[in-house]
Amino acid sequence: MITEEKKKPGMYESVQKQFDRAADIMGLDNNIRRILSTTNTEIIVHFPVKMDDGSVEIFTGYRVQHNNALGPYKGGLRYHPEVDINAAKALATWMTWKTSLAGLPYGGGKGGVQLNPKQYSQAELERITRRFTYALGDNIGPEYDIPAPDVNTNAQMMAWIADTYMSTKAPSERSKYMHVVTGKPVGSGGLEGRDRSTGFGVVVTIREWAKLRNISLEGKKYIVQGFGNVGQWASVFMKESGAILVGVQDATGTIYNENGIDPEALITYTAGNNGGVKDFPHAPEVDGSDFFAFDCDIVIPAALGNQITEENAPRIKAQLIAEGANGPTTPEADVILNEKGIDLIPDILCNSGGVIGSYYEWLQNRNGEIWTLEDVIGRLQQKLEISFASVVKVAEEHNTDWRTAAYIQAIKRIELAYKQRGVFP
Ligand SMILES: NC(=O)C1=CN([C@@H]2O[C@H](COP(=O)(O)OP(=O)(O)OC[C@H]3O[C@@H](n4cnc5c(N)ncnc54)[C@H](O)[C@@H]3O)[C@@H](O)[C@H]2O)C=CC1
Ligand SMILES: O=C(O)CCC(=O)C(=O)O
Repeated sequence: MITEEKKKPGMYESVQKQFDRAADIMGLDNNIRRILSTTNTEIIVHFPVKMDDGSVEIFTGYRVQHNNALGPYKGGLRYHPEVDINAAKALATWMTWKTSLAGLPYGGGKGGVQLNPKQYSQAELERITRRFTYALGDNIGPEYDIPAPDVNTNAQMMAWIADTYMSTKAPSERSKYMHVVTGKPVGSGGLEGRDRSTGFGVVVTIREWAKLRNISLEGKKYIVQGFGNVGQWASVFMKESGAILVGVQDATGTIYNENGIDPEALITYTAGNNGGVKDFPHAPEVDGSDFFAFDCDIVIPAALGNQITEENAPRIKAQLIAEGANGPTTPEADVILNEKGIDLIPDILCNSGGVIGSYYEWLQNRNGEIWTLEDVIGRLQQKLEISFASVVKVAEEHNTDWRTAAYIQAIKRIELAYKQRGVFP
């Protein structure tokens, strides 16, 4: 099991350092720099929920809206004991860069509730989600701030959010509010393919990397940290590319098999009673304290932030780190990885397939359309290939790493919007 985010350097520090580096290199206008170094709104709500045993528990929920220069705030909701205002600020800020880099008409927001979902029944989670939505009130909205799934939240919860939010509106108006949240089940306005869009996007960027480096993914060994929505779907698409999954770490344990672990068999296993990779019969459990140093070609962190640090980065043997998670690598580790010549596809590019899928769901609801899986996958792939190429180009132009290039590209779009509108006195 990996150590908790809270005990590590803050993710907000990391995202600000990454931003500062890009702002310095691109010579960002100082006023725009000040605006983008600050969040627009930070919402903390405390709300009571009745538990199954009749007692009442008070929960704390967060929604941070970082910037909306390009459009409504967009980003997920996380249910985790480590969710706090700083985590929400960092994750919201990453969303601003991610949506801008992807060329979407969105800004960045993120939030969640501080809780361990494993401690609650499904009925309690439903009441928590509905009460949280009610507490947020019109701080969210289909043209204002649009949540989506993140760690420990899923399509079912998004359906409860949509239902609760819509129920606060006049009956004749309700259907206009379906796009208040994305990542819903397909039967409730959700998009075919949103479930796999983040993991698929991770693999599209890995394929683009392989093309760029003239490498075949056939037989390449990779490890995944986090085997939830992102880790599972990334593994499914890596298998399609011929790559071999050799190690997986999640909240329950770490497994390794140099001859390969079948992603589909592992998904079936984790969906069962176990809920995690521990005791998977086809791969022995191993000591995961130096997980990232396992023998492999590609590392896909797809769990929490601040996992690749200055302590473990020197021992990484892989050629590529593809950041499925948000903020898995600290700025100090970035320096080490660059020195070692390890390629890194940054989170705001690598996992942007999720929010791009959400954008398609939002458009589908807003325009009264039904998109097919083929539409979604095809458009997603095309968009990600364009983003990847733009990051490589900017990196060459500025002679910098891909993370900084991705930031420069993202910030440029927002800078232009501010300059064109003339917000300065
Ligand atoms: N779901 C989405 O569409 C997107 C998710 N992301 C990011 O991807 C990452 C994973 O998100 P999801 O797959 O959606 O979450 P999830 O809740 O489906 O899965 C999370 C995985 O991380 C593991 N994990 C959680 N705490 C852990 C711990 N203390 N030690 C070891 N493993 C732990 C869990 O066991 C689980 O396998 C997060 O960083 C999230 O912000 C990024 C873009 C979009
Ligand atoms: O789908 C979305 O709107 C956002 C997903 C998300 O939270 C993320 O990209 O980190």
